[in-house]
Amino acid sequence: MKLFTAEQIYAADKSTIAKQQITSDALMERAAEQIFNWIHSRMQGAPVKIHLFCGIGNNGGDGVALARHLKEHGYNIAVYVVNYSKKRSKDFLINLERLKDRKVWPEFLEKGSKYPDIGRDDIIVDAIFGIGLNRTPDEWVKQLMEHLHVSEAFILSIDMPSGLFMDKVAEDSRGVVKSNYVLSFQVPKLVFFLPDTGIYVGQWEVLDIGLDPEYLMTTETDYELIGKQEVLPLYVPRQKFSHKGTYGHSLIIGGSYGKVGAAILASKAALVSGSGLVTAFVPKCGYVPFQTALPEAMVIADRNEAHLSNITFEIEPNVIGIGTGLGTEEETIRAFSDFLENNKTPIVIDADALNILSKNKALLEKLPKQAVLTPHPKELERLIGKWKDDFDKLKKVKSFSKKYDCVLVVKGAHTITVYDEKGYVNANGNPGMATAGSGDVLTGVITGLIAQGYEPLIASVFGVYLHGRAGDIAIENTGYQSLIASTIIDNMGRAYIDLFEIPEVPVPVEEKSNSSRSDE
Ligand SMILES: NC(=O)C1=CN([C@@H]2O[C@H](COP(=O)(O)OP(=O)(O)OC[C@H]3O[C@@H](n4cnc5c(N)ncnc54)[C@H](O)[C@@H]3O)[C@@H](O)[C@H]2O)[C@@H](O)CC1
Ligand SMILES: Nc1ncnc2c1ncn2[C@@H]1O[C@H](COP(=O)(O)OP(=O)(O)O)[C@@H](O)[C@H]1O
Ligand SMILES: [K+]
Repeated sequence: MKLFTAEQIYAADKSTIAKQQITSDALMERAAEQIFNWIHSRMQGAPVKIHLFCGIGNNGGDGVALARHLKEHGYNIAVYVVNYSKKRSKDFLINLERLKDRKVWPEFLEKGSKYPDIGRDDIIVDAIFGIGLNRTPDEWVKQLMEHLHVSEAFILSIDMPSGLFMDKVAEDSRGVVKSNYVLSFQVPKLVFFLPDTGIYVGQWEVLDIGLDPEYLMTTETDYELIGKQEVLPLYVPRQKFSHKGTYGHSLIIGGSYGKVGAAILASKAALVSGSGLVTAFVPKCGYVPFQTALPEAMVIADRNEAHLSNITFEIEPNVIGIGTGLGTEEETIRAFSDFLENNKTPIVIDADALNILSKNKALLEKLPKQAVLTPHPKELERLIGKWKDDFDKLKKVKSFSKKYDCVLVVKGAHTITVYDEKGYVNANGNPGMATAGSGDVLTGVITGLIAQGYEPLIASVFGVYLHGRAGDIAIENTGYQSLIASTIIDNMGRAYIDLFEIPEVPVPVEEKSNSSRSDE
C-alpha cells in the first residue's frame, strides 16, 4: 500500500472531485458516512456519551458532518468547535449550518473557555486537525488536548491524531492527541509507523472514501507499506525437477566464544527460509555445538579457538551472511577487512560486522554492490551518526544507501528497508520479537532468500515480512513475553503457508444478526 504525502492526498481529493464530478462537500459527506457506519456498526445505538471536538478546517468539517449523522440516529452527543482560527473552511461552514438546522448548537471553545466534563466511560471523537496541520497548536489547544487525555475516555481520531504533522515530528508532545483508534481516509500515513510519531496511534484502520483509483495507482510514492498483498507477487514457487543446488548455498560467518548460538540461529533461519545448503564458518569452539544443534548445516572451523582469525574458505557460496556473534577482537577485525578486500559474493551484514564497518568507514567502499545491512537503532547510529528525529534519520539512511549502493534494513517495531531512494515499511511483527537473537534470525532469513535467487532488495523486504509474520503466528501460542528467537524459526513454515491462506471475509454485523441459520 502506498504511503502518500499530504500534497498527494490533496491532489487525489482534487482529481476525485474533477473526475467523479462531485463537490468537495459530497466527498466530505462520503467520509462522514463511512465514519458513522463504522461507529454505528459497533455501538448499535448505545447511549454512551460521545463528545465531538471539531476544528474549523475540513477535518473539523468531517467531525461536524459525523455529528449530524449521530444525532439523526439518536446518539447522545455533545459537539464542540475548537475555534483556533478565523479561517473556517467552506465545507466546515456548510456542515455547521446543517447541524444547526437539526437544532444542534455546538459549544465554541476558545482561549480561556472552561473545558467540558468528560467521563472516563465516554467516547471522544478527535476531529481537531487532520493532514492540514502546519504549525504547532496554540497553548490553549494543547491544554485542551491534555484535558482530553486526563479524562481517560476512549479517543477515536478522524484521519490522524490531531497535532501530528505529516512530514515532521511535533516539538511538544502536549500538542498531539494520543489516539486509541484512528480511522484514516483511504490510506494510512507514514507517521503511523515511525517510532517518534507512531506512539500517538493506538490502532488504525483505513476507510475507503473512493478517491480516484487512477491517481492512486499511477502516483509514485517515497514509501510503501508492506503487507501480504505486496509480498505475494514476490514469492517464487519451488520447481518439481529441482535439487538442493537449485536453491543456493548460504555461508554464515560469525560466532565467538559465548556467542556461537547467534550463528546457529542465523544458519537455521537460512535453512528454514529455503536455502538449499548452509555452511557455517565459526571459531573452533563452535564446531561441536554446531554439529550437535544443527545437523543439517556443514561447518568450517577457524584455526583459532575463541574467535575468527582468518576468513578464507574453498567453497563457493552464492551468498554470505556475516556478523552474528562475531565479536570485535583485533584479529577478527583484521580477518574481516582481509575478507572484504577479496569478496565478490553478495553479502548480508549484521551485528558486530556492522560495528566493525562503523569504526573503519573505508571498508564500506569494499562492499559488493547491493550489500544488505541490517542495523538495529544503536548499530545504525554508529553507522550514520546521530539524527534529530525520524525524518532526519530517513534522510540520512537514504543518502547512506545511495552513497554505498547498499540496502539498509532499519530494524524496529516497523522495520523500514531502504534502497534507491525508496522506503518499504513493514506492517507486521510484534513486541514479543524484542528478544535476544531475533535479529540473528532475520539475517539468516534474508541470506537464505538471496541464496534462492531473490534480489537483495526483494529478499530484504520479503524476509522482513516473513520474519514478522512468523513472530505474529508464534505469539498465538507463546504470548509476547515467552516468545524466543528459536520459536520465530519454528514458525517460518507457517509464515510461508499463510501467504496462500485466503483471509476469512468478515460478515457485516446486520447480516450476521439477521441470519439465524448461518451454517446452511
Ligand atoms: N475534500 C474533503 O472535503 C475531504 C476532507 N478530508 C478531511 O480534510 C482534512 C484536511 O483538511 P484541511 O486541509 O482543512 O486541514 P485541517 O482540518 O487538518 O486543518 C485546518 C486548517 O487549520 C490551519 N492550521 C494548521 N495548523 C494550525 C494551527 N496549529 N493552528 C491554527 N490553525 C492551523 C490550516 O490552514 C489548515 O488548513 C483531512 O485530514 C480530512 O479529515 C478528506 O480526507 C476527505 C475529503
Ligand atoms: N517492538 C517490536 N515490534 C516488532 N518487531 C520488533 C520489535 N522489537 C524488535 N523487533 C524485531 O526484532 C529484531 C531485533 O533485532 P536485533 O535488535 O538485532 O536483535 P538481536 O541482536 O538480539 O538478534 C528486528 O528484526 C526487529 O525488527
Ligand atoms: K483528527
